[in-house]
Amino acid sequence: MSSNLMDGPRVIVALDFPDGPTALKFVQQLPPGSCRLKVGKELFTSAGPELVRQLVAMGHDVFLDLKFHDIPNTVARACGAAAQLGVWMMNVHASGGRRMMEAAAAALKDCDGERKPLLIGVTVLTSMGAEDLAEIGVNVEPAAQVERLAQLAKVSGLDGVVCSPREAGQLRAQLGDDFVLVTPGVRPAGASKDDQTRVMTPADAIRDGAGYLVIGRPVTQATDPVSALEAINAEIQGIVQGT
Ligand SMILES: O=C(O)c1cc(=O)[nH]c(=O)n1[C@@H]1O[C@H](COP(=O)(O)O)[C@@H](O)[C@H]1O
Repeated sequence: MSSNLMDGPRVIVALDFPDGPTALKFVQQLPPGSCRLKVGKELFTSAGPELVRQLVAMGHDVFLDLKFHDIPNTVARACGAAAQLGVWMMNVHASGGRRMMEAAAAALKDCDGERKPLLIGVTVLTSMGAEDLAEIGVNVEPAAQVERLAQLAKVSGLDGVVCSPREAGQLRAQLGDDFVLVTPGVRPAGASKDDQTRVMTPADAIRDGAGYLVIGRPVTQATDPVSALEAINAEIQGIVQGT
């Protein structure tokens, strides 16, 4: 992985909270530089772009996880609006297709170098297994569908993909070191899987080539979130230094 893409914390904490004040109260207890932050559908719908601007102004790297999936023009304009918020990373569903992803990438190409957000394609959601795919007419194993969508994302000009850590090794080998792999579905040993299906531990995910780990409930719902985050950072530290 090239160093410009991979400097800084590898853990992205998913701020899956019901409202802005609750999210900000949580964020204020985090040690500076210990993680990046993800604002997803629940929090964005309730707190809106102002909270994103606030987090960015506080100096946080924000992953705006709205998983855009629409006609190319609509997605391109949504990505342009997200870039205006100063976010560090944003995502679209790779299953929206090549033309949609190319339009999204084109919408970001005019952002100046330092501030150009990373554009990431969601492959197969980590909550989905083979049976879920079959029900929507995709009759292949999740890993095969992930591979197909990741390759399409790469040729469409995206910076990387969201995938399960279980697919990270295979994608790292196929797509090279400069393609960002963002992996949710990460669970410290012994933690509940919740609604995730394809999971792995933080250390194994990094070892297999994950660039960033998206972690929500194992940190946000922990009795002591700061200790939970520190334990994850300690678990991956030695492996990150070796990569
Ligand atoms: O795009 C994502 O971040 C995402 C993609 C995916 O395939 N699976 C997935 O869980 N996520 C997000 O990652 C976070 C995982 O949260 P926890 O399961 O609580 O760790 C949630 O905010 C999800 O929206």
